Amino acid sequence: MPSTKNYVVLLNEFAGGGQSKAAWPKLAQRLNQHLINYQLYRTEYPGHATKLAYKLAQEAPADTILIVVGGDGTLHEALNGLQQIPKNTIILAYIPCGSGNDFARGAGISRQPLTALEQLLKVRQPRTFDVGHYQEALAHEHGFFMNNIGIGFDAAVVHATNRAPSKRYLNKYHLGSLAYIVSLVGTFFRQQAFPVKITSQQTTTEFKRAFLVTTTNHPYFGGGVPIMPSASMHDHKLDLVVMERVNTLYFIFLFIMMFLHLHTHFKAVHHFKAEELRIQTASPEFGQADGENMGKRAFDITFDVHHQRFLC
Ligand SMILES: Nc1ncnc2c1ncn2[C@@H]1O[C@H](COP(=O)(O)OP(=O)(O)OP(=O)(O)O)[C@@H](O)[C@H]1O
Repeated sequence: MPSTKNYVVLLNEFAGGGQSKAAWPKLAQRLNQHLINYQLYRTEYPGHATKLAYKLAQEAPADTILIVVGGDGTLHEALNGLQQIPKNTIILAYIPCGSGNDFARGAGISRQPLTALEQLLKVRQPRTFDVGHYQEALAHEHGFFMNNIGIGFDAAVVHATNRAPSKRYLNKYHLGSLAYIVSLVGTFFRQQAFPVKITSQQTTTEFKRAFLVTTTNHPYFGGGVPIMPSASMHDHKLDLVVMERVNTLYFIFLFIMMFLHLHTHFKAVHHFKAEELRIQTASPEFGQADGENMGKRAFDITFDVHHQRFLC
């Protein structure tokens, strides 16, 4: 029996250095085997997924399932389109084909596209997921994120990685996460300590030597690094991690501790969890939202939690 649900596929063929493009024929075949009719949209330029998702949120029938095939960046764009319509009736779904695939890790979605599709087709009911919302007062902008917003080191790594020719090369061999590691080493020595003010639950804390300031919706960033293992997309709260600038050996030690989920026990790592958070920096620092570069600038950014229905 053909499915009576309304499906739309949003495909970014450029995600994962072409992994999406390679995976799509098999995904399409599987959808056909399941007698699923769908409308297919291919993204034609950066930012196109936001426009397409916004149009769908305005015009598509209620409970339309929007399957995003791409990486975290494509999902980020689609989410930002949907969330422009508060209480949109679209159900978002995701087949990871990117290089980092952090949302898939956080949400327990297989990183094998065909397996992810099979998982998806077994889900009967959508679930409501937390999504982060930010408002940046200095540049007067706002947006949404599924994964995290980073200021400082992680964002500088994203900036360096997106510019690195090695990303495309490594993606070709499904080694996208390695591209982050290559950039990480160089960026570590370039990124200076910077002062930051964090306001959480009416209390402001100042750090003079911040290095990494990441607000996250789930445990992972940077292609599988467990920045906050206890973060959850269902607790209606965001987690904020501030790591202070430390020497190289101590940083390597903390990085290893991160993989053992023990880094928050150390003095240089600070954790905040709240429904609302504010970060203020004075010096220009790199920012990243779900792996998308926000540029280098000072930030006065306030976070709260919104929601999106997901088939996951
Ligand atoms: N037709 C297109 N041409 C060029 N770039 C595009 C096109 N469509 C989308 N994009 C851009 O491709 C970029 C990369 O996509 P995406 O982030 O999904 O994959 P990725 O970077 O490989 O994966 P991840 O974010 O999981 O590491 C996005 O910033 C998006 O704006």
